Amino acid sequence: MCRMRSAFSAWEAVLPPQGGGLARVARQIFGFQRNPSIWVPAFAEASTLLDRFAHQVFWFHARRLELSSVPPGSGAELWVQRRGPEQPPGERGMDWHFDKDEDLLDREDVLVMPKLSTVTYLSSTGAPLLVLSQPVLKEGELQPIEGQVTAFLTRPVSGRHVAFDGRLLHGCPARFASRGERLSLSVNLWFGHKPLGVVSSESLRARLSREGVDPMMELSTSEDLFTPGDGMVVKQHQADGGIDLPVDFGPWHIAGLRVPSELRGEDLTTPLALLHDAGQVTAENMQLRRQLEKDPAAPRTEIRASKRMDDALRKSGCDEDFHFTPTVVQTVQRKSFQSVEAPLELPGAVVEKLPVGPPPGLQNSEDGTNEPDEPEEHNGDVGHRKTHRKSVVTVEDELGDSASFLLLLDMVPAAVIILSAAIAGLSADIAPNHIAWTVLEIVFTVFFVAEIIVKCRYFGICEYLVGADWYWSWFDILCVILALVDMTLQFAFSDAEGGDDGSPVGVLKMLKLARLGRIVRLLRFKIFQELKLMIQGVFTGLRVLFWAVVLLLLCMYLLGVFTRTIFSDHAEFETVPAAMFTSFRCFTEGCSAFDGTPLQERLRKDHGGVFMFGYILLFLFVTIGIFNLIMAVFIDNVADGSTKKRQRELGENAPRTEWVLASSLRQIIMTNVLRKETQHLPDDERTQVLKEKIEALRERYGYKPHSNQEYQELADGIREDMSESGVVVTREDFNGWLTSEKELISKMDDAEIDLSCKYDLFDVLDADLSGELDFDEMVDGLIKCRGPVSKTDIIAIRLKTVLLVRMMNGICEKLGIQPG
Ligand SMILES: O=C(O)CCC(=O)C(=O)O
Ligand SMILES: [Fe+2]
Repeated sequence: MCRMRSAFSAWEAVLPPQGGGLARVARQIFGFQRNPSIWVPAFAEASTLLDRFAHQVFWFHARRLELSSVPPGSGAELWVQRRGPEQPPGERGMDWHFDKDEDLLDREDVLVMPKLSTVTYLSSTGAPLLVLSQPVLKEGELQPIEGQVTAFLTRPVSGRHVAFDGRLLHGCPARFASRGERLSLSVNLWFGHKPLGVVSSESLRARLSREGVDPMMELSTSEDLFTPGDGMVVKQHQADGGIDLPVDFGPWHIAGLRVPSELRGEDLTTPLALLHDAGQVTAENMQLRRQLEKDPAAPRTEIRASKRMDDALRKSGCDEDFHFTPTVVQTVQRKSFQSVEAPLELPGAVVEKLPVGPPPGLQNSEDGTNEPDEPEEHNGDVGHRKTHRKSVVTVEDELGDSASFLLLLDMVPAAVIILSAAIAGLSADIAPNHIAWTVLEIVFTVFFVAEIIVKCRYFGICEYLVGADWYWSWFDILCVILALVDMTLQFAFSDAEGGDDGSPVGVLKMLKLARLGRIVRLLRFKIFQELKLMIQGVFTGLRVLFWAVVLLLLCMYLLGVFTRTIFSDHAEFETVPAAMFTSFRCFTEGCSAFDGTPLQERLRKDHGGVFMFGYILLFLFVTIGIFNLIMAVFIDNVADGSTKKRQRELGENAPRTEWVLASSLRQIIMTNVLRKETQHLPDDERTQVLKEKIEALRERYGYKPHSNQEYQELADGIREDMSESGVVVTREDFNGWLTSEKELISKMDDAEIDLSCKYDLFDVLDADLSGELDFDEMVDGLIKCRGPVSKTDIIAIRLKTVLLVRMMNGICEKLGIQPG
């Protein structure tokens, strides 16, 4: 009889040294395409690394669950999850979800859940996994909670493998994520069911090679990839104190779950069973161990030889002896989650329905009545949310929170810096020694110290000190240290007298001025982006400025040596340095002798017309020649540098812009299609239905990519979808959008698409002169319209023209016409 040993079990060090190359393959696949689900049939020869791994996981658990037979059509579904430090902290986790056949639920409203979910970690950092033993999703409904609830918790540890009942709610809360890469392989066990939308590892491999990625998936050795030892005892933990962890899943909110506060630290290495009945889990694990010890053909040896296992199982007559029932195969209505009547109750925990109802006035599709209290639409969507593919809602919420916090972290310090600079100015003029200024300075310093602490906590100390913006962080710290030294000295030498000569008060004055240096910090904040660009421009010109100064110095040196030799009887040319400086003065601010009389005049009197002529020539050469040359080269360099930078940025942002434009256009096109589809409905209903559908569209496509590669993949996906649907846009529609679709216009503006002659844009984009734009034509054309005209644009036209002329000549020749 099939029996679930425990709702949750764990094994350590299941992988060969260096993970047998699995991590490399996992990264490669995840980087190429997010989460393809790979299907590995139970009764098939493993042909790739991933197949072997999934196969071995499958048969290990099949035995562990004491299945006497495995129905045909069973297998393992494998996918990769990766979260990286490049993602914002709010996105380094996973939403609460149930594993299921996502595509089947999406397409047919049929909910099928795996028998067993397993995760194998390929890294030791990132968010922990939390698995709640209840509520269980069964037969399409959340089962009311009975008895005790256990929350199993484990940090990712490389080589750790966990397995749990496939019907359990689980998630990886981003707020507890430790920093670094989180890489895991999920293998779900399906019996008598193959999920939709899965691909074979061979076809994935072929696709990867077609795209020019070298898929490192070959099976190079016969080495085992999955070698679980004894199951480990899941440690019991009574989380009475700890951190409160609210669990939000669709309209459900589970309160009262507490996780140990050590979770914030890095030392949580053993999976924990939180809250209650961990005793039972422990006992079951013990029993499992004992059985493994007694059984000479323990899974450790036999599972490794999975081929032999297959044969043995086949011989045991899987058809006659088949008394295994697939886990849950039920047809569910989209809204059936709502049928849990009583609020779920956790012992020591409160489960409450979130006050989310359908929008007021939303019609219940079954009986047509208004039931604003029932969270039906929301409920229905819960099962439809792609969980392990692209989680939308909760991630977005978290993202929203983290985005507004980041904005605050930008705005507030910027405002305080401006205020502190203003106070520095006021305090210099108005009652400079007033105590209020000192108090204000202390407040500012405390604020800046707090800012550093908050940033360290939010981004992590390492990220803050050595991450991408490390130089700004160190500058913040330097400013704070200077302020602290300033304050300490101020108190220590409050009654000292002194001047600007390096005495304590002189130092104090310097430190006071250093406060103004904080203003530089403003450049760090996004709102001062333009100012930063200007200053960056000046810095790009510094290199040429340096060489200009070298040129000037060289000229002055030559002149210095020359004048020192010729005019040696004048005090102003006594030494070479003195002669150099006098020469410099003569070409810049003024050319007076030490007694204040004009030096040129004196020299003219002494040396006559030769000097006068030479001076005029030299003056013109230095002022008009060298000085203007320096100016021109500097300006040219700055302008050139910023144009190049802009072009480079346009190139770097191309995948993002492509995605932004493609999603905007798709949204407009689909909204138009919906509008046409709902034309026949009465006005009231139409508005409501439209609103709902547009909202659903937004949610469906609400996923925001994070890397250029992802932008590109998603943009390609949109292009593919839209091209398949064969939508074309007429001139009238397109020009209409350029007037009414504010969002599209602003996105085009952001993409630096010139809209000064916007009604000519259609003709520009309509490359095949068909009078209609297909989706690819629009996106391709718009991408090319970004930014200023570049040399490549002009060369492209030139080459095309040469080709056209050549073709025309060829035609003329064939027709016997004389070209021209
Ligand atoms: O990586 C993990 O810890 C869990 C992954 C998971 O639950 C999923 O991808 O569905
Ligand atoms: Fe999952």
